[in-house]
Amino acid sequence: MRKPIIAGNWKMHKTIKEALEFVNDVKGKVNNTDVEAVICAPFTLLKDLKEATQGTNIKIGAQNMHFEEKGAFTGEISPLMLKELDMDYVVIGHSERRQYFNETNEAVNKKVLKALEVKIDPIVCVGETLEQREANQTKDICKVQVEEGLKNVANEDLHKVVIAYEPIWAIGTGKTATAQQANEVISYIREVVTGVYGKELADKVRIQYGGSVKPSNVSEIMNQSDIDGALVGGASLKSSDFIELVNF
Ligand SMILES: O=C(CO)COP(=O)(O)O
Repeated sequence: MRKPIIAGNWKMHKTIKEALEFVNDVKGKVNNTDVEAVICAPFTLLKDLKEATQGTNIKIGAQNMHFEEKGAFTGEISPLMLKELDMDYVVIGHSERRQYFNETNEAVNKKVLKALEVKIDPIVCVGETLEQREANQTKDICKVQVEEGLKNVANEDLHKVVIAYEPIWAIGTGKTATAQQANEVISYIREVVTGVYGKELADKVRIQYGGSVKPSNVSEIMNQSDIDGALVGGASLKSSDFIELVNF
């Protein structure tokens, strides 16, 4: 049985003060132990968030990292720095990183392998643009992103990988893929993973949907047969919405 995972992706939002107020608001209210609740936050918040959420069900993740452990990479963050902060998760290959920071499938793959090596679970994002969907390329794009992103992940590590299917046209636009559209692509993604790893291992991988998820549509999405969670941007910033999302 795969444990559902609802993760907030705060993107470039919140000061330390705002983050601590958020934790204060949600503490004791995020108590659905059947669901894994995660907040993926900017680097500046991670230490405080980790401390403030001690003793709660909330896990903390980063939104990116470099694949090298150290070096002359001005402005980057090393996997070991995240490990030192005891990060549970790291988002890798978000479409905004692919789009604005030229992250390739190859770089995504290096980061995924490094995250697993330092024992931080990667949330690997895949998804098509509107043009690609309209050209009927959704499945091909997701297949390449999944196969290349997860290349050389060891059989015994596969269950630690979370895949987030985020159609780019549904991110921050208010346009959600219908629950059925999301389910169809997610079930295809599992077929792709099955093609590489076999059914038994592929059945352990959790696959989330992301793109305009909010309290009003989260249950429909989570009730789909193949969807194991949600990666939520905008709606995860508001404490009352985050509580509703996790207690869907
Ligand atoms: O990109 C997303 C999560 O990673 C989705 O963002 P929104 O929920 O704001 O559409």
